[in-house]
Amino acid sequence: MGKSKWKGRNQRKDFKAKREDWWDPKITRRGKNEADGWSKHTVENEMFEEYYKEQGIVPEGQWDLFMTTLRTDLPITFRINGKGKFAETLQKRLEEDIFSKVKELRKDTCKPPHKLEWYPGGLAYRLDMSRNDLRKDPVLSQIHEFMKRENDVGSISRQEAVSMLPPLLLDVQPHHKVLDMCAAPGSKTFQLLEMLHAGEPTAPPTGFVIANDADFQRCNLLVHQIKRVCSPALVITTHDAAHYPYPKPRRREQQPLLDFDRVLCDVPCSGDGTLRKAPDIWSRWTPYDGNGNHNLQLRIALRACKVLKVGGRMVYSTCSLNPVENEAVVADVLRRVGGCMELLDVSDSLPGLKTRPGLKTWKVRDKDRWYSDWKAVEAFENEMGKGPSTIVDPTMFPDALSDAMPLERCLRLLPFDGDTGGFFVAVLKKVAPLGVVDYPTIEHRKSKKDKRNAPVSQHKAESRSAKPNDTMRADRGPPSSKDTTAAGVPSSVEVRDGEVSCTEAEPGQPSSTTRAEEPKGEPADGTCGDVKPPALVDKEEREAAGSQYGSVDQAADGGGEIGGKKGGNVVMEEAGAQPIAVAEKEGAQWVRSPNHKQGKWPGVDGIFTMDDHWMVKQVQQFYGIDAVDLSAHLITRANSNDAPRKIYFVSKAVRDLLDVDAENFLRMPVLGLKMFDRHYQTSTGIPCVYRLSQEGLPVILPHITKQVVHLHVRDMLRVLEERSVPLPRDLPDPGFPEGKEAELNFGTPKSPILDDQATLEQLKVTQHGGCVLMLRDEQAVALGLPLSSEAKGGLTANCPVAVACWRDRLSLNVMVKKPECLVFAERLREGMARAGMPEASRPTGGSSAEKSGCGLEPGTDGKGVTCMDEDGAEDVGAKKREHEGLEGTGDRVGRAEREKKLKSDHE
Ligand SMILES: C[S@@+](CC[C@H](N)C(=O)[O-])C[C@H]1O[C@@H](n2cnc3c(N)ncnc32)[C@H](O)[C@@H]1O
Repeated sequence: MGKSKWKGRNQRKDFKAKREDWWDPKITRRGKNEADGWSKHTVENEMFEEYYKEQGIVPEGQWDLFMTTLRTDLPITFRINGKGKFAETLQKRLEEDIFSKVKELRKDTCKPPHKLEWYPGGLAYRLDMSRNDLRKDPVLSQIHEFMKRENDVGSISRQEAVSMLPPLLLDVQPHHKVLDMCAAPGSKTFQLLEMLHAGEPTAPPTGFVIANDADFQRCNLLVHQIKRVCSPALVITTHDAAHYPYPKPRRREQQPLLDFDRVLCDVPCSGDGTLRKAPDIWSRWTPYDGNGNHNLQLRIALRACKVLKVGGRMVYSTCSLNPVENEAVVADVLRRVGGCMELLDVSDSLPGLKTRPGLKTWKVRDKDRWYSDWKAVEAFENEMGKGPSTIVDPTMFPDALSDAMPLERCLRLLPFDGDTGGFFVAVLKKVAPLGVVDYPTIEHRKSKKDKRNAPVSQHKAESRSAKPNDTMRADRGPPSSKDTTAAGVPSSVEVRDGEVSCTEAEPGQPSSTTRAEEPKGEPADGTCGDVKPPALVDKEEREAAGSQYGSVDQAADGGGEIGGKKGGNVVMEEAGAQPIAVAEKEGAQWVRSPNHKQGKWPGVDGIFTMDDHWMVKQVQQFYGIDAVDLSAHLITRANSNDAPRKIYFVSKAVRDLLDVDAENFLRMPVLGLKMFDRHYQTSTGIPCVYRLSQEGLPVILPHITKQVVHLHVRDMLRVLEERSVPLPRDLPDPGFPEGKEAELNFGTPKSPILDDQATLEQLKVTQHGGCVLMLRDEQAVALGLPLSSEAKGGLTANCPVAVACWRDRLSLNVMVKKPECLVFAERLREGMARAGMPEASRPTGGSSAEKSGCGLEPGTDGKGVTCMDEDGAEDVGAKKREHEGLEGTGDRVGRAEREKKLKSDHE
């Protein structure tokens, strides 16, 4: 509350100060909702201009161009995900069907879309038009529609051009263990995963990606973003990156248990490189924003060096123009690690990309003065008897050592060079293990220590120690990102006799340099936009967020320690009456992942592997999955006697990671893909209570040999629209429990929708339970859509059109959310239009409706025709639609027309 009060005051102050400029188009810019005219942002900030002129980030003579560019909208950029045939087809479609129209019809009013020449494979595009243009213009709106739809299914990613750079420069290979230290909202994680899955479709990646973010709430964004990739090789962790767990081997000479081939540090920063897309930053920007972020950035970067393998690569990036957040951090990392890290020259690795070299000199700004080096700070303190009024640390300055470093190898991206945002990126390689390294600039810190001993600083320190947080710090357990020494030394660095050792702070332990007798420095957390510093995410918030991940299982399935044992492989006998068929099985056993105890991380469920579980064998048999041993891949988050509601699939590499992390160092709210859902089902005796989850289909589809029904495209369209379609009454239902039929009330017979003979033949051998409906291969070819054999097992967009279903006695029920169904339907329609296939005509083969006298049973009690949503809950809307019969669905006119056409086709 307090925060918003101050925010409000500042805004009012800003408004008064700039009132006369408010409508001046030269210095104001419209915000997102242009229509209402209220959202104008000031695009002036004298301090900004003064600061960056002094820092010399822009070459002489280009200042005006720099400022003008910053005041214009950022062009729209996106990239086509993945590669191979599907990406090629999509690109062809985009260029031939959509872009060519824009070039032809709007050549006078807007620049034609073009490729980002530096992006590999020419798969990224830039559109020099605003979002409003895209939405309002009827021709351009086609691009908008295309982008929206394809972005949702994961075939394209809307991403700022400069933000595509760090993953590209990280050079991820399918066998790499990758850590994205500050990952939310996840645009770069998506790219990393895509690179991980870029190998052969038949060879799934042997590496994995860990996406970490300290902010639990923001992990939600991460989940949403990367859902589009469908990767069993992804793990989400939530740790302060500056203290990322680094489990040590038992003996010194052993290899580290967990180190990474690639680490991305896209650290929190002041974000002034994003002024073009976030103009609200203009009014709140101050020259010392960067100073507050520097320390955290440094600690995260040093931790990245620590967890990196020798020979591994690390990318440090920010969307800030400020050298204190950029070159100063890289320089201090290099100082501290001696020769263990090498700054790589990657300026030629993306031909066509215009970059500027990193700065060699810069200054540090306090509230009211500039300092060119640390000595100037000390001189000021001696003269005035008080220190700088904002955070100024010795690590922020260039010095003789940094002069000798090849800092020009860092890449700066200025907005006017490539019509992008501002960005900074540095690529480092670990060439030797970090140990005790020389730190010749120790003098700086000595001076800082002297300063702390000075009377004024003492006073400052005392006043700080009076704050409740600091008095608690000595006995506070887990370190927060605010743990730092007053000298600004990263807490992971220990200084002894002029030498610095980079030692890792274990999770849950205060860092080695956080000593109780030392006064603590100012908090140096950085935030990006509205990002809350992790230390501010309080316990309740964390717990609330935690409940979103995995705790659903817990709620549904009950909790408690399995067998009351801790550690080791705990085997539990199934006990008690079960509401579903599970209870009928004997000798059910749970094998629990050793040491993954529930409760180590509050708010995050434990992880339980399902080795040799009878349930795994059941699903394996039911779906004919022979080529993969599911027991080596399946996990659940539920610790209960009951069958878990959700079963997740993890790659072999992630499974190995779980074994490495036997001590539960990592806090993993999310991992793997949801593969099976327990179906809501009241009748006992059906062969398998688990249905396939849509999310897991792209991965498991190539391995399923049973329960797959191939549909004609028009039936597929109908199924996607209706989501629950009736089957002929006389169609055999192989898995339906004997003697249960008498309980069903078949109701008044109605025309079935699904009556294609070839489909019905397949359904005769499809058992009651989970199944997959797929587009027939020959039609996928005709429509230019991916085939099942071409599925990459990664990107949803590359997956054939397939939906997870539940086969009931008299109906097929789609278990996918309606919006997702509509996106699939739209893709089919587009393909049909391209292939010149009329939508309303029916497949040949004849309807069996007339032959068999099939029926629909409105008003059943859910046993014959159960209409359920994708969570297995009853879908009342769908049931109602069924009562209304064929005409009772959304698109009444379209439906009626189709039925008419269908009749005439049959005739
Ligand atoms: C610049 S954003 C990252 C953007 C992201 N890499 C992407 O491409 O979408 C910085 C992120 O760092 C997170 N963060 C802030 N402090 C952190 C810390 N100490 N450890 C880990 N993450 C942190 C913030 O929650 C924020 O999501």
